Amino acid sequence: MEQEQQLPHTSSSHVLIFPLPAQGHVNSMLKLAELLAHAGLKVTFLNSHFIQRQLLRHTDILSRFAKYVGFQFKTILDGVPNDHPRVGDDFVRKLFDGLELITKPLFKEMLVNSKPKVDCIIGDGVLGLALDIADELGIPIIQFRTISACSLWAYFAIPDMIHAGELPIKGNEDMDRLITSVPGMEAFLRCRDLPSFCRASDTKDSILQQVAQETRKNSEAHGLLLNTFEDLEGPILSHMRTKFPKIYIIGPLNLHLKTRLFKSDQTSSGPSSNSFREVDRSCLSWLDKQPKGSVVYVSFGSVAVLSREQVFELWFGLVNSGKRFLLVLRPDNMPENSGRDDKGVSIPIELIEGTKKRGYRVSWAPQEDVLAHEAVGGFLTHSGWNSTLESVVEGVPMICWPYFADQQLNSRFVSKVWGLGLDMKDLCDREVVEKMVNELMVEKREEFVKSAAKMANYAKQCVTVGGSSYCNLDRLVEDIKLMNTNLGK
Ligand SMILES: O=c1ccn([C@@H]2O[C@H](COP(=O)(O)OP(=O)(O)O[C@H]3O[C@H](CO)[C@@H](O)[C@H](O)[C@H]3O)[C@@H](O)[C@H]2O)c(=O)[nH]1
Ligand SMILES: C[C@H]1CC[C@@H]2C(C(=O)O)=CO[C@@H](O)[C@@H]21
Repeated sequence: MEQEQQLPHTSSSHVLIFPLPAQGHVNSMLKLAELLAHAGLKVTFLNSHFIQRQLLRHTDILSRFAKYVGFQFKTILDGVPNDHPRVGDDFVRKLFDGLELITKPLFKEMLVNSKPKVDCIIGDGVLGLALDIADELGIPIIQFRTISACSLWAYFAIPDMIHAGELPIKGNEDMDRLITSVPGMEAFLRCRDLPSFCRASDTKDSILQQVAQETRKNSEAHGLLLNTFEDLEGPILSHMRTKFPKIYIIGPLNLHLKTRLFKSDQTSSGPSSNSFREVDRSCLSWLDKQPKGSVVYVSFGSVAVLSREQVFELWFGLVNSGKRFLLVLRPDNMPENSGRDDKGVSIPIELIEGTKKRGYRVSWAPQEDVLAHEAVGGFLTHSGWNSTLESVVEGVPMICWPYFADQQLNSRFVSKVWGLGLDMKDLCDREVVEKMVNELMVEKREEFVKSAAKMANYAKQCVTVGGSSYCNLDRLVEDIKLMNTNLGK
């Protein structure tokens, strides 16, 4: 049984954490919240009503955080209509509009009336509204970007790419053309690796403009927090430090949290899930029966929407590869599926039979436990940043099939820079999947496993006492303590 560390005295510094209301963002910001509460800060965590409802339904957040004195959840409207499925590209537009129109004034009112006063805001770096209101009220703000440093740096360079004429990407463009205006990536960044928003034919596209502007504004905050680590993204971070005055590199947060909370046993699965969906743990028993390193785990995160054709091509590729696989297909992964169960979908018989023979399918998996399971030998992922880091931490090589946003960058770095797997972007047919699964699991296995094990080891060192992320978190806590305006009240 692991021993929990003694909780330090609570400082009166009050920090309010406000994530973008989406799984990938709330997940890492809740981990940060627990680390700060564990360090003795008073934390208020602000969720949208929708997110809080899902977390209450599917996790133990209330009991988990009850042990931290001064910790509280608050909720706010996010302006997205109740009947919106909250997946896919359209969700992003609806969310940005709703937050600006509905949430922004409510957020200001909440801060003005807050007791105790908020000493510091940690806002999601893609949420410009938090920075605007913090500035208006004179509250220090640190921004947390939940994506990789490499993708953030490419977002930051969007105005430079436009200025240099490298954007927009034209209709008949060679997508393998090299992009030269992102410092540090000149030798390998192709058009197809840019954040998906850069594929807009008009550089005035509202999402492209919004992510570009919010990213530039990240450098105006008191500091920038990133869920990454020096050994993974050091060279890009050196470039970033020329533009961002104070960066706290504190990741990988999932491992950092385990290390700080469960000092004596870093392999324990540690803190519970932050899932908005019901987790199907039956796949762990199935994994228990599979040989070591034999299973490809397949998941596309919480937002990606695939066409039925894409799902079937991926699935056929897995079945045809002859390898064992664990496939996560959310009911809302395919738009045609919304609100229907399997009975309403006709799945080709070869897929049903092939899955019975060598596979297992769930709607939502306990992903961190799955990646830590010794039967898992590879991860076919959409390259969301949490998934990428979770795979890095467990030393599991990846096949990347990015869907949107930062994922296009992450997949390029996984394959070309870190040597941790293969990039399948823009290709989705069964032959490619079959070929890549075999490369990952057989032909290039040794090479990938070696690099992945090395990187996993670096990740461990960063979050142990004296490591770079460990020291940066301590520095962050001390800096927040100095922002205390409630002393003596
Ligand atoms: O069956 C599953 C599938 C996923 N997860 C978890 O869900 C999270 C998914 O996060 P991520 O991999 O980052 O993907 P998205 O949900 O797509 O996250 C959004 O947010 C990320 C952080 O900003 C971005 O990197 C992504 O591009 C963006 O789509 C991870 O922690 C997974 O462990 C599960 O627990 N079970
Ligand atoms: C809502 C999407 C637009 C950009 C966000 C993002 C980021 O740049 O921080 C990454 O992935 C998506 O969840 C966000």
